[in-house]
This record gives sequence, C-alpha cells and structure tokens, in this order.
Amino acid sequence: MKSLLTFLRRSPRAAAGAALLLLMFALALFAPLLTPYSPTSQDFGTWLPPQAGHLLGTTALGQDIWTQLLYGARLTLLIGFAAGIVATFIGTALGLTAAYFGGKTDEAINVLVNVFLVLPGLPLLIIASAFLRGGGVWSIIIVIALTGWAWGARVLRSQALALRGRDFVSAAIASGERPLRIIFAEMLPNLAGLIAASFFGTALYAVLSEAGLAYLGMGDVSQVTWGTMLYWAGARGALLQGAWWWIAAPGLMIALLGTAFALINFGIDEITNPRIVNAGMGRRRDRRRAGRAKVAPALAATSAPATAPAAAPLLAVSHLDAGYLTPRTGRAGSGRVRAVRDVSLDIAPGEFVGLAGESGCGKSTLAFAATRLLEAPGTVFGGESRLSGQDLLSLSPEELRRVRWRDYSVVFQASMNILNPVLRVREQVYDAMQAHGVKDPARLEARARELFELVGIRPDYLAAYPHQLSGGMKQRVVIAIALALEPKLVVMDEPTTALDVVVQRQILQEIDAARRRLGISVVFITHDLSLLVEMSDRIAIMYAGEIIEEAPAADLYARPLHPYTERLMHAFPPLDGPRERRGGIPGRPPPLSADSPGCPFFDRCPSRMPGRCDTQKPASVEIAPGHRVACFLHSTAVKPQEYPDAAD
Ligand SMILES: Nc1ncnc2c1ncn2[C@@H]1O[C@H](COP(=O)(O)OP(=O)(O)OP(=O)(O)O)[C@@H](O)[C@H]1O
Repeated sequence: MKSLLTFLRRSPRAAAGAALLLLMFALALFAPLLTPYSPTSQDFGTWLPPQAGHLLGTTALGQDIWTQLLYGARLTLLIGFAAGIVATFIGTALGLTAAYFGGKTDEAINVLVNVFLVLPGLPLLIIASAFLRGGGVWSIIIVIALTGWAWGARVLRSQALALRGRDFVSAAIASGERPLRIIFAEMLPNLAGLIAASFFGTALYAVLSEAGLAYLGMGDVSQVTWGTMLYWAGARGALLQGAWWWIAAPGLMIALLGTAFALINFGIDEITNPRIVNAGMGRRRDRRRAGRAKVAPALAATSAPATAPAAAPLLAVSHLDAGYLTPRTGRAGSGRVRAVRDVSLDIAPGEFVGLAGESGCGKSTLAFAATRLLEAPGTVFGGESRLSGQDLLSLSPEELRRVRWRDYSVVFQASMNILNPVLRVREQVYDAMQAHGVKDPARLEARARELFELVGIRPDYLAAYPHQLSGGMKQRVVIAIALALEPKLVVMDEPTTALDVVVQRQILQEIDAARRRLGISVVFITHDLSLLVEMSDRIAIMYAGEIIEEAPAADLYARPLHPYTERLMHAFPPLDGPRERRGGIPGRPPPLSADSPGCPFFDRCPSRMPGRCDTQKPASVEIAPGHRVACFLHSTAVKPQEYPDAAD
C-alpha cells in the first residue's frame, strides 16, 4: 500500500486517473448521503431542467437525474470491474499457459484466441446477451467477459513467450521450481504492467459494451446504470425535447470513467517499473564499489589443497560424448558436432578442479552435459555422469528436480541474467530454498543474510532490485543462490568473465573461502589458466573436445607435459619474475564436426611426429601420481578408434 502511494506520487497521470476513479467510487458508495431521493421514484415534475433541488434536472418520468447518476455509478462500476477481472483472468491464464507449455497447448489456445478475435464483437455481444436475457447484471458481466478476453490473451502470450526464453526463467526451471510457481512467481510479476493495462482496457470495454447493449435495449433496462439512463433518454426522445442534460450527464460520466482508465493505463509503465524506486540505494552501491576498488587485495597466496582427493569421487564423468545435432552440410558435414569426446573426469569431495582450454574446445558443453543441462540441439551421445553414484543422465525429470540445487548447483557465464528484474533479491534467494522445502520465514531470512555475508555483500542489499546492484554484486548474488542449499558440488562456468579483474579475484577468493567452510566441491571453468593455477587443487586441460592433460595444479604449473598445455601456460604472464612478451598459439583447433584419426593438436604442435601423431590417437596415461597426459612424447600407448559411426 505504501509503495503504491509512492508510485502514484511519482506518476501524476496515474494519480489523476486514480483520483477520478476514487471520486466515482465515492459517489457510488455515498449516494444515500449525497441525495435524499430514490433513483426510481417518479415524484417530481417531468422534463425539469437543472435547478435547485434537482441539480441535473429530471427525466420524462419525473425521476431525479443526479440521483440516478449516483446510484447508476454502482452497477456501472460493478459491471466494469467484474467483467474486467473475469476477462483479464481468462486472458492471463490462457496467455501464460500457452507461452509456458508451448507446443500443442500453445497451438490449441492460439486457435481459440484467433476465433474470438475474428468474431465481430458487437454482433457476438448481442447474440450472447439475447441468450442470457433475464439473467440480470451477472449475465451481462459474463457475456462481456467472454467476448473481451481474447485481446489480453494474445498480448500476454506474446510477451510471456519472450519472457519464457529469458535466463531467469530457464534458471528457475533448472533449479527445480514447479511450473505453477514459475508462471505465478517468476513470470507474472514481470507482466504486471501488461496485465494491469489489459484489465483497465477490458474494464473500459465492459463499460462501453454495457452502455451500447443497454442503448440498444439488450441490457436489463429495469436496472439503473449509466447505460440504461442513455437508453431511456434515447427512447423518450430527450434530445428532441431539448432535455440535453438527460443525455449529457450519463454520457459525460462514461467519458470521465474512460479517461480515468486511460490515465491509469498511461501511468502504469511508471508504476510497475522498479527503476524508479530507491534511487538512493544505487548511490550507496557506487560509493561502496569505489571503496572496494581502493582496497583491492593482492593475489591470493593460499592455494593449498583443501582436501586430498578421496577414493570415491563425488562426481564421476566417464566416457562422456556430447555435442550438437546440426543440419547435414554436404559431404564434409556429419550432422554431429562432437564437442565433448570420450571425456572421463573425477571430482573428489571438497576438491577445487579447474577446467581450462581455448574458446570453443568444449568446456561449457562438458559442464552442461555432465549436469544434465544441455538443451537441444545439444545432445549427450553416450557415457555417464554419476553424482554420489547416481547417474544424472538417466534420472527422470522429477528425480532431477529433487537433486538439482540441493545436491549440485550451477553458475554459468553471465548468469547474473537469471535474476528476475522485477523481484527483490531477497525473494530470489528465498526461491531456491523454498522450492526445496525450506518454508520457515525466520530460517529463510537468517540463511539469506548468512549467504550474503559469505559472498561479501551487505545483507541490507537483500531488499534491493537487481538493477540496483553492480555486475559484480549480481554475480555474487547468483553465487549465493547457488550455495543456498549447501550443495555437494557447484559447477561454475566462467562466472566472473564479464567482471573487471579486481572484482573477479575477490569473488574467486570468496568462492574458495565458502568452499573451505562448507566442504563443497567446485568445478571452475575459465580461459584464464593463471587464475586456475592459483585457486585449483587440480587442473584439466581440454583441447578439441578431449581432456589432453590433467594434473595437480602445482605440478601442471611446474611441469606441463603436453605441448598444448605448455603453449597455453606460456600464453599467460607468469605469477612472478620480470615482465616479458607473451605469444599466442599459432593456428586454429580442428573443426569439431569432423573426426581425425590422430592427435587433434597435430597441425599446431611444434614437436609433432608425422606418420605417428597424425595416424594414431595417443591414449591418456598416468605419467606421475595424478598427472595424466595424452601425448606420444610421453607414452607410446594408442587409444582405440572410438567413432566408427561418425556419419549418423
Ligand atoms: N548450438 C550449437 N550448435 C552447434 N554447435 C555448437 C552449438 N553450441 C556450441 N557449439 C560448438 O561446440 C563447440 C564447443 O563449444 P563450447 O561452448 O562448449 O566451448 P567452450 O570451450 O566452452 O567455449 P567458450 O570458452 O568460448 O565458452 C564449439 O566448437 C561450438 O562451435
């Protein structure tokens, strides 16, 4: 209520519309105080012009027009609001259902909407009201609502379709929220402006339709509404008699009601736009940001493993094959992009594992496939991904909903977009917990505050909207949400790439601190190998869809074995020592839509052995404890050919 008043203060047009509407409600409500007469009493002189005692004159039957106007407001407003509510409810429910479920549901609803849109409104109204004649005011309300919902459904559907594709809705689905909750708690608040506009539009349509029907004699003319007042004025030839006041009074009231609805509609954009609230918070945020930049800490010196790899892995990815099904592109195209090729990787409880490699080598596809988040055209071609022994790839959607967020969570590139722009951050932190059964408000609040402290945000920012936070803060909020249920594993795919280096390092240190405190495992994906060397217990290097080297971080840094790792390491500045010029890696990775019989790095390798490296694939072999590499420079082991059916 308080915020509604604040919004109205900020939108003069909405305020004017609301004032006009309130005035009409007051006239309707206090009618007995504003007139001593009854709207149906015929005790006065006929055709009296406005005068003392009869402010707006009298009708041909000797009724007081001012009294009829006051009492008529009651039914007119009831019809407008009730029909508006019913039609908006039908339109919103159908529009959102069509957009959320898509497919056949969408098609069926769309056909229904189109049928109602092409049917001419007035004849439909007349026919429907003829059928329901004698049913009183409620039959008029139902007729108007049933003929007026389709426009709202069409507009809401198209807007909801756009929302359906937004990251925060995908994230809500991935986090296991139920469809009804996603529709009502995530999507609906974003459509509030549109729904309100649709409501006021339909309410106006209802008032005008009622007036039109009544004027044509199709309404319940025994009742007093502004519409039936027009009907009687027309039927008794008020204009011919020069009794303009009889027509003008209800006509003007209908016009004023329309103006009120239109003004409110104009103001709704301002009312529902969260950017106008709490501008002060943004300023506080800027000051805090500036302060933080000044105290940017030095590089984290603590990269000692938190936990030694245990015997039973928490996550065991084995022989995972995944990629994308694309349209066949002639002779060269196989129709399959094999972005992840026979990848096996174990993550121990509490371990921080870094995954590095050039852009396009399949890191994200591996993260999505292993966590069962790969969406079409992405497909898992084969293999397993077991979390605590349970194969994520064979879980039913319901089983998956239960484990996601509780057993593992995921933070992806630019995942700050998963924050719903019109919900306060607090509600969004609560959401993941509520979807998994935490209901106690005190517990939710205590946990949300604790999480904010954990990721380095002042808990009072829980009351902020996403746009009031900087990019770094939003990313911290997403990380806090990912940690909310203390999952055993958090997969982070370049969660800090969009941020400046100072904020990146701060966030990473906080992730690491949270991991140590909570004992969770982290898989961290980035291009930045130097960052990984600092933070990780173990690092896996990916190239052309394969893990070509894997080792404890310090070992990999001190003794990279694969020529690609060596080059990749050389592409980043060293952690200490004099400044020197760094070179890139000449050449490009091979296309992932084709399979080569040899080492994928052959074309770019400075140490290649033609006749061997290009005809056979090196197998991944453990050269030192925990240090595996797939390169003929270190082992002669050959990997068996694994894609004999590349053409399907
Ligand atoms: N929707 C898609 N359809 C076809 N190919 C795709 C699709 N998405 C990704 N790919 C291909 O899959 C390969 C691996 O992409 P992926 O995003 O997993 O790599 P990445 O190492 O995570 O890259 P980056 O670091 O840039 O995010 C790339 O060659 C890419 O072209």
